[in-house]
Amino acid sequence: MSVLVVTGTDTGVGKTVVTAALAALAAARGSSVAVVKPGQTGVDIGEPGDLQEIARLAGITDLHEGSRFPDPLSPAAAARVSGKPPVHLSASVAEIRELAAERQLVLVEGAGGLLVRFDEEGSTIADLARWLGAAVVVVARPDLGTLNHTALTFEAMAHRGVQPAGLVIGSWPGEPDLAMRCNIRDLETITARPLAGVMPAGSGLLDPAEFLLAASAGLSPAFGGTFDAGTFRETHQKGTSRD
Ligand SMILES: Nc1ncnc2c1ncn2[C@@H]1O[C@H](COP(=O)(O)OP(=O)(O)OP(=O)(O)O)[C@@H](O)[C@H]1O
Ligand SMILES: C[C@H](N)[C@H](N)CCCCCC(=O)O
Ligand SMILES: [Mg+2]
Repeated sequence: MSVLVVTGTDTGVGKTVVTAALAALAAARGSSVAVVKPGQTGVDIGEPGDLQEIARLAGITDLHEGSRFPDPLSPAAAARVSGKPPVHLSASVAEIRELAAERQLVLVEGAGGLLVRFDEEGSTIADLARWLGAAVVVVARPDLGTLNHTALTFEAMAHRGVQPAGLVIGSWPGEPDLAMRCNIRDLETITARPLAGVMPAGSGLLDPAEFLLAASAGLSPAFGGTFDAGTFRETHQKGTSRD
């Protein structure tokens, strides 16, 4: 009976991989899990979208896609271009409430970042989270530029009364550069909390058994994993400060 919304600091940051990891861990501990994607853009009818990626990685079959538009645009712009009705996030809220009444966890993946518009009135995934009273997992890039994007996202959430559930780095490379290693500490300062997870680069290409191990190692105990922010920070600290 809980709903978690997954947003990102941008599109292409690894929201789908993190949503799959959250779903895989919940399912592995025996919870009933549904995943909702209210607006899927950039994918044609018959092509695999984010939910099919989640099915492939996490083995989840309780999947609910709202509207789909082929152009790789925000849901509002994609609907406008297609001439079809936009996503009605208020209808998604009703559907998510119904799903949540019968499941232990409902995950909702947005489209792009927090303030991407779903319709001409300007409804966003932040509105959906607020209407549902759901906490939001924010997925961020590890590299230079992420500090500003992450600060803006958290500030916008605070401004709207949306509760953060944690910050997860969507794709951490094998050889992080200096900016990435410095960003660990600074992301934690900006968000005023330890990192809630770090998914390794390439985890989206794993088979389901390997992906479950990566999800467990990559997400914190709050999400059923074993990720320890302190150990991760220590591991990458060397050379990031003179003290
Ligand atoms: N940890 C990862 N391992 C492997 N590939 C990744 C990882 N994170 C992201 N990617 C790849 O980066 C691309 C963008 O990731 P993803 O589709 O998860 O982004 P997104 O934040 O869900 O974007 P959207 O706004 O389109 O939903 C994808 O091609 C995905 O396969
Ligand atoms: C097409 C892409 N993969 C996403 N589905 C939609 C991203 C919308 C981003 C809009 C924006 O922030 O400019
Ligand atoms: Mg996605």
